[in-house]
Amino acid sequence: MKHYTSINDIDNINSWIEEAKGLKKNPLQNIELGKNKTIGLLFFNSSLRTRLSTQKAALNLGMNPIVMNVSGDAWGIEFGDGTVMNGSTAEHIKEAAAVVSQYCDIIAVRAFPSLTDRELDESEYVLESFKKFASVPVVSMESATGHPLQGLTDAITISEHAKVSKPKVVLSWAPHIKALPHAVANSFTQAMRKMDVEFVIANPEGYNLNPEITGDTPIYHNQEEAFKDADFIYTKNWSSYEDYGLVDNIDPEWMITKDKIGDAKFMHCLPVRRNLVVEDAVLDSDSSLVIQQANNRTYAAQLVLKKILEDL
Ligand SMILES: NCCC[C@H](NC(=O)CCC(=O)O)C(=O)O
Ligand SMILES: NC(=O)OP(=O)(O)O
Repeated sequence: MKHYTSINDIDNINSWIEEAKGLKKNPLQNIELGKNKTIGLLFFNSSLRTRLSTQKAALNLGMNPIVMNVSGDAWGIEFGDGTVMNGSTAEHIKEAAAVVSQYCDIIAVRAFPSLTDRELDESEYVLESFKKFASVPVVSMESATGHPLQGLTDAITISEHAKVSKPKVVLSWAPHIKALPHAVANSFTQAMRKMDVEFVIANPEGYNLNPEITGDTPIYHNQEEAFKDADFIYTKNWSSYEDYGLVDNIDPEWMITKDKIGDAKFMHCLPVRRNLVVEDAVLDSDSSLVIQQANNRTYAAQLVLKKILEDL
């Protein structure tokens, strides 16, 4: 594999899940594979899990990780072609990506969307520019429209905890005070549509995700109806896609509660705001898989890096 920037880069999700489970059983089995190889992790946005689990994955493969907070610490990067750089940006992505490629064998990038300009966000100009101007493979650590390391993690976690052969999985919107990206929900949807699960989405009217991503997935505007017989309830807030970036609904009726989820397992990518998105009673109970999910971030990243290293 060259780049990993989308769930669509997974050729066979079931075999990837099995391989990741194998890595989890014996995390140091490929400790020689990444020897003397360097991965650069570039963060344009905050992170706890991605930053640590991707480094851990690299270390398990014998790689050397180097990490940089681009926003604030590095020079402002210009992405426009032909721009007269007399504003706040000090170096062009053409130089930046070429330079970093000399230090690193793989570059991983986190760059969130603006949520104000849909066309610009959907162009994925940060990730695409790295792909274009870097001479080494590029991994998404959450971009404007996707979080494929998270989506793969979630697929692994569901496979580990499923008690029936075709579990019912619900992706439910929940309230939040800020405008949040669609990336996690998009990649989760793409992953679930590749798996043998019954997958439905619950969100208020006006909050349907990009129809090109949801495809024929049933969308409920009634959460209770969607939750009937659910085995997994995956929760995430996202701002409106239709009225791009809008937050005009923080209806507490959509918060996830113990009463609502019944026997279903609760999942969330984290970080999660307690008692806004989900009540304490859920997170503090055995219904919650959020810590197990976060653990699987290491093995999802390790599998992706292993596949890239094998093709270097
Ligand atoms: N990487 C996982 C989620 C990142 C981001 N969440 C956030 O920005 C939450 C921020 C807050 O709660 O203030 C998102 O929704 O895509
Ligand atoms: N789930 C996730 O990507 O967490 P971080 O934003 O902390 O990396």
